[in-house]
Amino acid sequence: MGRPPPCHDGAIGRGRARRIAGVRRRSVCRMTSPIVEPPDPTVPPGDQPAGHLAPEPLLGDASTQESADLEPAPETEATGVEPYDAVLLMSFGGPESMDEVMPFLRRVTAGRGVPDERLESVAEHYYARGGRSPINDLNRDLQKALHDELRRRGIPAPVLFGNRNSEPFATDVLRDAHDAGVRRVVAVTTSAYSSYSSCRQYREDIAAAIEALADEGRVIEVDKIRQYATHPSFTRVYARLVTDAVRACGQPDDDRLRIVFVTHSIPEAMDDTSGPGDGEGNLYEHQHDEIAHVILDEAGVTLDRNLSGALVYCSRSGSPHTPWLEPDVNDHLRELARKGVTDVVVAPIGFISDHMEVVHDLDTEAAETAAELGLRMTRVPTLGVDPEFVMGLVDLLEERAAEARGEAVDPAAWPGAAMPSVCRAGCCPNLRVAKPAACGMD
Ligand SMILES: CC1=C(CCC(=O)O)c2cc3nc(cc4[nH]c(cc5[nH]c(cc1n2)c(C)c5CCC(=O)O)c(CCC(=O)O)c4C)C(CCC(=O)O)=C3C
Ligand SMILES: [Fe+2]
Repeated sequence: MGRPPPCHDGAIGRGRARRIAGVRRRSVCRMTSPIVEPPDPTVPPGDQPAGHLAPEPLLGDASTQESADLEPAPETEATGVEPYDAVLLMSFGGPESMDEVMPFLRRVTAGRGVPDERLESVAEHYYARGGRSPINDLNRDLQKALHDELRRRGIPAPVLFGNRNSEPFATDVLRDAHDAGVRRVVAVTTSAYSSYSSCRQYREDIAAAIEALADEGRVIEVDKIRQYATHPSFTRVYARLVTDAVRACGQPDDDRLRIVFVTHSIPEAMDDTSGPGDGEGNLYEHQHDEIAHVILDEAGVTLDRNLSGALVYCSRSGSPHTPWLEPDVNDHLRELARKGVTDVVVAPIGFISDHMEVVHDLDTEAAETAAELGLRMTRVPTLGVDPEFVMGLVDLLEERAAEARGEAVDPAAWPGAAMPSVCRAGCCPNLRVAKPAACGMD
């Protein structure tokens, strides 16, 4: 189907990386805030939020609110996230107990033809961890980090946390927020790339939440920040983490070491149609490929080494007859061992936290494969609550708010171009059924 070969054998580095590196290096990196700003020591670390709402009440009894909520915004050019009253951190969701595992899996795969055997084997991964995915706890950490960074900038907006596939459901969180007076919300999802699964599906679920609440007489507006995989706070910070991991991995010769960039596989048909809908497609794979290249190049320059790597995939599901993006990380490790590679640095660029795809598919399965093959494997951390990453997300929230106020913005991107914050009509389509989607032109 005319798929461009973004990377014939999946390999990057050597001749190809060097050639591409010259082009990439010309791209500009513009930061909207300094990335090494130290935290403000006068701001207390604050308490862990108890539920899905930020620690202080939304717009309730003023006497119980933080002083930041009572003071007018400081008179600087920064108007924070106005016109939004709240930030919504929106994620995939995951079970937190044994009983929640199967209902969660059924919800995720509803109408999607994922075979029962696949569901049972995925359920086993969760059961092996007491039925609890790490994802919600990690997102509560991110919720708190976003809250703290907003307060550090004097922005009083509460940070809500809501999921697509498990409690706390985004719809319920938005309902509570509406009851507390919230009318306009800016969403940041935990999924950075462009594709149906990583962008439009979130927009469909936002639209469904808005509609369900409208049916109850609760009118709420939700906008979303742009997909941020090419924001410098994502790519530059990850380049630093990869560089540190290569430093830590014990100095094997360059030709015995590979950087293995991993992301979630998706069906080829979904990748073919990912992108702004101009007929080009393959944006999901292209974004990962570009990012893997710049990270490899940046780490190579910093360390003065000739690094090589490849973009590979994990967590394939669906029918075995449907083609999904390949190669699988485990097959790739086998091939590397055959080629005499001794050390791999596994970089999960597709994910922002150590949820199940990372702790099971990489830290368990891929690590076992590597051990069987005698490969030494170092896993690069995910971005998590890295302060530079969190500051970048808050920059993006401020950028989206400025756009909503009709101000001109200069969106930072490295490499390549920034994605639009209002998705184009027809981008990353739902290939099964047409559904309304929020935060876009269609
Ligand atoms: C692109 C992408 C991301 C990254 C963007 C994002 O973060 O959203 C992602 C994230 C995640 N995927 C997750 C879990 C699952 N994904 C599944 C199934 C699928 N994922 C797909 C794609 C993606 N998935 C696709 C095309 C399917 C096939 C069925 C369908 O078209 O929907 C299934 C069903 C069983 C299976 O077959 O594996 C499960 C349980 C969890 C939670 C982990 C935890 O609990 O810690 C997270 C963060
Ligand atoms: Fe998934």
